[in-house]
Amino acid sequence: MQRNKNVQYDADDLYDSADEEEYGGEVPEYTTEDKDNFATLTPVVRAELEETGLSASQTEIEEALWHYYWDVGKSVSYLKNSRTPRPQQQPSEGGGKKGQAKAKSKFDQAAEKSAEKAGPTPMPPTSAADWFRDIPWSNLSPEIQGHLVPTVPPRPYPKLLGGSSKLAKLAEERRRKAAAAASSNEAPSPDSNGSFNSLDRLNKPKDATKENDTPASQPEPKRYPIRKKREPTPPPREPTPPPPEPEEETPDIRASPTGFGRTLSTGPPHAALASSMTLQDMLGGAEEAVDAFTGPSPDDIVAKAQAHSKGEITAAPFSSKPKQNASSDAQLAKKTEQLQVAESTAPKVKSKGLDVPKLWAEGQADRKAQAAFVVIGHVDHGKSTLMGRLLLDTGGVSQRDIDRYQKQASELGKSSFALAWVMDTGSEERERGVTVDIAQHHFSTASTDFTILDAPGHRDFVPNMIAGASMADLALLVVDANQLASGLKGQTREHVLLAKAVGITRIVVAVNKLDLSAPEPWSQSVFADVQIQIKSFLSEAGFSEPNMAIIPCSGLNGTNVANSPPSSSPTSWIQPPIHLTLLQALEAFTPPPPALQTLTQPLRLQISDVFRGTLTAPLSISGRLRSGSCQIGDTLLLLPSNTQATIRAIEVAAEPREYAVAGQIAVLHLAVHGDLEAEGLRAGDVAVLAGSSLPSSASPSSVDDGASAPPTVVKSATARVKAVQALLPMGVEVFLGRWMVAGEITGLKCTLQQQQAGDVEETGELEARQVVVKKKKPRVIRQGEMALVELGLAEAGVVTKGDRVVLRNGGATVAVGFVEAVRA
Ligand SMILES: Nc1nc2c(ncn2[C@@H]2O[C@H](COP(=O)(O)OP(=O)(O)OP(=O)(O)O)[C@@H](O)[C@H]2O)c(=O)[nH]1
Repeated sequence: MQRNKNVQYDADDLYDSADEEEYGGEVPEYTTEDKDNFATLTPVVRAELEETGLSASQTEIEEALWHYYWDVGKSVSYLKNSRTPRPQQQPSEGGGKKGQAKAKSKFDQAAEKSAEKAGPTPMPPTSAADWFRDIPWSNLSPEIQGHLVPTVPPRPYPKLLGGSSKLAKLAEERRRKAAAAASSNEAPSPDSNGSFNSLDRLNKPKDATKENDTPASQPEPKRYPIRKKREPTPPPREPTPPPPEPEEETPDIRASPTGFGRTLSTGPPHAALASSMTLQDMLGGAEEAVDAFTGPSPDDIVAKAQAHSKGEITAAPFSSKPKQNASSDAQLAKKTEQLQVAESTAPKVKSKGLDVPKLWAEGQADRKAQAAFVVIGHVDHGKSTLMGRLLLDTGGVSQRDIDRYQKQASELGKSSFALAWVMDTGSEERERGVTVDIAQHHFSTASTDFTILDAPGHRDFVPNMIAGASMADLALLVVDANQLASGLKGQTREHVLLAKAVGITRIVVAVNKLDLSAPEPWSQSVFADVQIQIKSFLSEAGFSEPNMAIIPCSGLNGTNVANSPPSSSPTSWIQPPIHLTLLQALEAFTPPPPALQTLTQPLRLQISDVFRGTLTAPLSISGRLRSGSCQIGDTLLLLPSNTQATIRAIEVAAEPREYAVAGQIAVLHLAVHGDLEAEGLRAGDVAVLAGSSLPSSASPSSVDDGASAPPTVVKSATARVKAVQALLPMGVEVFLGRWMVAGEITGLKCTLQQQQAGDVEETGELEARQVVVKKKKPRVIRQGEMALVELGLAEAGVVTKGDRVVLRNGGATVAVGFVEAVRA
């Protein structure tokens, strides 16, 4: 099981007092409920620790519980890990490889001896607050002093993608309380030196830092929000093995600089002390310092430089950024040059030069089928419980784990959620407030390797559902047999519509909770009723009958999930071949392996998650390969940031691999060329092979995708859509797979109709090849009509002909369709 950490950013990225508390600043105010939880769970954690011969203080246990949202298992695991001494690194002879201690040179030894004689050297300050304490701010005139102000991130992102909505709610609640408490606090008082803490001043909005005499003009917001440094995350319960060591590192056999050398190159020891440093010293000159805060951010400059050098990104319809002048042109040229230099510093990871399509074809006979399915459905219809059961019955999770969840859930009076907790406990530590999770779980049967993409049921998280569905081969819709009507009014309807909109054609429906049906449990007539309604609903949504399977089951009891029920009453009517088990239906709907032709196309992977990994793999991305293949050592071009990165390691279904191919969801551990921060990459960005052309995505039949289009970073497109609600020129949120961007319907080109009622069962009405213009330049597109619309995007991104698109407004889906054409 795996849950990828995402470092997506939203408004919560900004410094705020809530973050301070969340990340270990001040001691939080505990509510009565918190206190109750402490009282109940602390002894449990202590007992579990004592079982393994370890002990921890009350505070440590409380901190762990708080950190892990009352998750006893994780807290115990963390406390255990923090008490297990790490193996000491043995000094190696001769030094050489990374990870081994470097041999001390004679210079080093001499330097150490002289240092011992000279006594303790003044140490540079260790905390950021110390570094900034004595900055002579007053040396700069107030007009040019910089202020970091919280900004709204340029890309609007959903608050939380995926993960457990219950945990998310708890985190959200804490943040709200903390924010309320902070707003009632007074401004910080001067410290003992009579001055405000410099970090406080940096973080404060300008009107709050009166003694700085706020400059009149606001600095332009930074492209990316300021991120707060966090305490290191405690180790996860089941640490994943680090990816293989990169081969590019050559051993560093140089001696470290001697004390004398250090003195020559950095000046006397006191030069490192904050008290003797000026702002210029720290930020590299007054001019730079001023620019760093008042001009566009470095990211802005680089992005503009890229756009400038390509000459392809036109002004955004919503852009309010000032135009470039001559002097900034020079700056841009310089930054572009720097980018090129960065590219030349590319890390060298050896590629084995595998012929991946050939290898894939050769191994086909021995390989299991693969399928990724997204679990959709209305909130509380039993998705998590059913998935927990499926994982348990297929060996994806052990009975021991279930017993543990059962015990913990019972302690909180929620024993019926024990199976649902399987889905939550697979998660690694999340970076609260800014981290976005999409949960992936893996299990295998004799014939198929499955990936579960866990989509949240709540309507607030529909964007995540779109993201999950856009990576799936098929959908598993879970409906509560006793609550079908409410589901069809709610997320069941919207999820099905969206699954179809992102290109899913096969759907398995689990008619769940039949053990609770009325008038009697396992009522065959209740199932038959639901079956009829669901069939007609799915047909309306565009699913063909051979591509839907409707299965009676109970996730809680495990009836007809992985195993057929006993032939005795009351489930005697559920027998194959009329009724498959849920697992049999999923196996039957597994897609065929990708065609060799898809593998030989250029690579295209839309990034679904960006996350920081381990020390050896600091930046990783995950996503589904839409076409092509990649292998360790390949150089990727990441768009629209236009950065290059080399693949150091690959994981598919949590297993290390040498390559990944179209259709697979892979995690790629990257070595980025140059200086890309994780902030420079976003979920929704696209990775292609550097130097290759970009293929059209798996596109509907009407789209002529014969030729591979070059990578296009664009801000406008024409889309063929079906109106879910009446459409006018209006603001919309545009979803292109995982990428969500603010946009606008800038024009209504025409309405369309099928030329003749043909067989569109496979493709769906929207994708019909033969369409004619019904009305040009309509004023409005009515609900249910098909139309061509012009879209403007607030930001440039990779959009390709054939990409599926969903338009939403005010939290509701207003149109679905695909891209017909793009314009730079
Ligand atoms: N009797 C019965 N109860 C069930 C069944 N499946 C789930 N439940 C109960 O329904 C409640 C909700 O189940 P979840 O699995 O959390 O539902 P969900 O759809 O994942 O909910 P969200 O993740 O919040 O969208 C829990 O109390 C479950 O124990 C079932 O087959 N029979």
